[in-house]
Amino acid sequence: MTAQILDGKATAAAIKSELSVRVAALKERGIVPGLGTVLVGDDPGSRWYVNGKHKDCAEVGIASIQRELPATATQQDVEDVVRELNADPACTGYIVQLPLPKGLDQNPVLELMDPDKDADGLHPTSLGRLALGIQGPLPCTPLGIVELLRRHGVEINGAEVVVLGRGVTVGRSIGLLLTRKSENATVTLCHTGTRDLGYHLRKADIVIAAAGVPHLVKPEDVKPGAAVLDVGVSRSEGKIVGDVHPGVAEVAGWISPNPGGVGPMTRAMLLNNIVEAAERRAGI
Ligand SMILES: Nc1nc(=O)c2c([nH]1)NC[C@@H]1CN(c3ccc(C(=O)N[C@@H](CCC(=O)O)C(=O)O)cc3)C=[N+]21
Repeated sequence: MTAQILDGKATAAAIKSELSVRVAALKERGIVPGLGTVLVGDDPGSRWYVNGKHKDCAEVGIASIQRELPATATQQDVEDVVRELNADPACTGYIVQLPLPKGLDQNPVLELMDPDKDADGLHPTSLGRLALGIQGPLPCTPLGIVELLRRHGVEINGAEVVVLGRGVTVGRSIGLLLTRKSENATVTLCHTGTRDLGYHLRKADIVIAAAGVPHLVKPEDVKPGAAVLDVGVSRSEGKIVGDVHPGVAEVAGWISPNPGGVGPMTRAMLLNNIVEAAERRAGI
């Protein structure tokens, strides 16, 4: 038996078509949601991601506001663009593409953002709201993972979830989402200091691998029938290598392909955050 596929590409397409209906309803009321992106420097990977986000926007009818700065930009230059987007009424929400080039300090930039315009859900205020149970934008990758599981009928309520990696975008924040009453999972956060990873993995109903260590999750450590989500992005000879060993597909009940799994869901949730922010502001 080989695992069923958690098809992020198809699920993201379904979500985008639902979002276009909501965008059309906003437009009926004279509101055009707009996503801003701030790209600093000329990293080809970052440029590729940002272009993808604007393509997604065009698909669902969200307006694009693109700001680009050279790698030589100063802290002041970047902060000026952030102030400009905070003040721009056409910009419903925006992201500052990370990482910023060397020499720039990302935390002061992120703190300067208007939290109500935080499309990533990673602003200190957004993470604080999530911890306190106050409505607001949610981190895109964790939200994408929850949505991917839900839409494939994987039970989250009462599940033992093991998360690998303590990065802010996934590992650190996903437990806050999954332990809410509405999700009701039990979450263990493992990291490089975890003494016996196999011990934790073997009891997990759901594994979320976001450590960035190629093939960290081995078939012998996965409980038969478990759902395994591969968030890892390492590259070897131009190809993506995930955190999950390919042999896991023979043991797991569900597996997210990589690419084609969590990545497209992350992008769909960014659009979702923009639409929700526009609706919140319109009192819908
Ligand atoms: N402020 C900020 N917000 C982000 O959300 C953010 C960021 N900075 N910096 C970089 C990371 C990375 N990230 C990805 C999103 C989608 C895919 C994605 O859709 N990947 C495709 C294909 C990837 C490929 O083939 O290279 C897939 O998984 O199928 C990947 C990676 C968002 N990030």
